[in-house]
Amino acid sequence: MTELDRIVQEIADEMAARSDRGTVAHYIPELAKVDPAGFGLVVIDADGHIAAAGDADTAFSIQSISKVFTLTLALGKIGDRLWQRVGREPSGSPFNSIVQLEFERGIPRNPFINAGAIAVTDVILSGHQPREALGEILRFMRFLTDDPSIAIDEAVAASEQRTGFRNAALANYMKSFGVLDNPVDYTLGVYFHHCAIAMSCRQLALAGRYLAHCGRNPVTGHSVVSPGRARRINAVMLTCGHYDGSGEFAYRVGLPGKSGVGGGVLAIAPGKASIAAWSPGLDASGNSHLGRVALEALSKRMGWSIFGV
Ligand SMILES: NC(=O)CC[C@H](N)C(=O)O
Repeated sequence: MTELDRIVQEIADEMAARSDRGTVAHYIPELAKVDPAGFGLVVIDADGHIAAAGDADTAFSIQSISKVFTLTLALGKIGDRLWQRVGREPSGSPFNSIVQLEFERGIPRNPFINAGAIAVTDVILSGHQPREALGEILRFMRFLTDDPSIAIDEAVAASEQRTGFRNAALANYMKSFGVLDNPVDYTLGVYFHHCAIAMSCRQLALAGRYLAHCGRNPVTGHSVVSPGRARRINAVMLTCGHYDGSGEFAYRVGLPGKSGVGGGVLAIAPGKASIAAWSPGLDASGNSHLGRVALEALSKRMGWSIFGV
């Protein structure tokens, strides 16, 4: 057992004993059914060693964590032209906020708030049918993890498709400014489905390795993106990955991170590790409460904050 294995297990044991678990997302009916008692933590270091504890292999809805991977794909497709459609500044607003869109002429602040992620999805969709775009996203997740079993939870996708009125409002509003090229229903359909991809902490940590290692999978040596692109995606994760809780996450954890309302968090310790934590209970900003607490403990004990020890 390595020092890292011991620390990861210790943190999982500490989290299991806590009663402050936050509240599971209720606005997507299917997510409201998830048991708040789950907790998982997986860390994969530069040598490919996997330290896992708790419910490391339980699949959960990755939700907005998918936005890291759709951002990567959209940048691969149209490069820096993407930044004409979506900004890269923190919003200081909730993930589903609509107010900034009117002031900023339909251009979302960043690719991680819902409006921005819908605009990014629209880029991936262009030139394809919705099911082809989804196929491309799923293939990318399977390639990153070397795991062909990764799939979409259709019940979660359908649940959001039935109730996602606010996302429909955001998409229609952007469409009115000419920011979306495709029919709103198509773009939203692809968005809801990529948010509904189900993955475990182990699979997510595997998928995040390229961001921790200059754009490459350190085990196979396969290049996913250039080192500069990996660095810039990490920068956007640090400043925008937790919405209006991004400052707090940077202050406490000090790592680029992306949360999802399924309770997952992907965090990157550049050059050191890809990390996934999961606990379904959320805080007021819609970020996993114990996920953040666990990552704060991990980053502190390992001395991994990018801001110093
Ligand atoms: N923060 C999130 O994970 C939000 C994603 C969710 N699919 C939504 O659009 O509301």
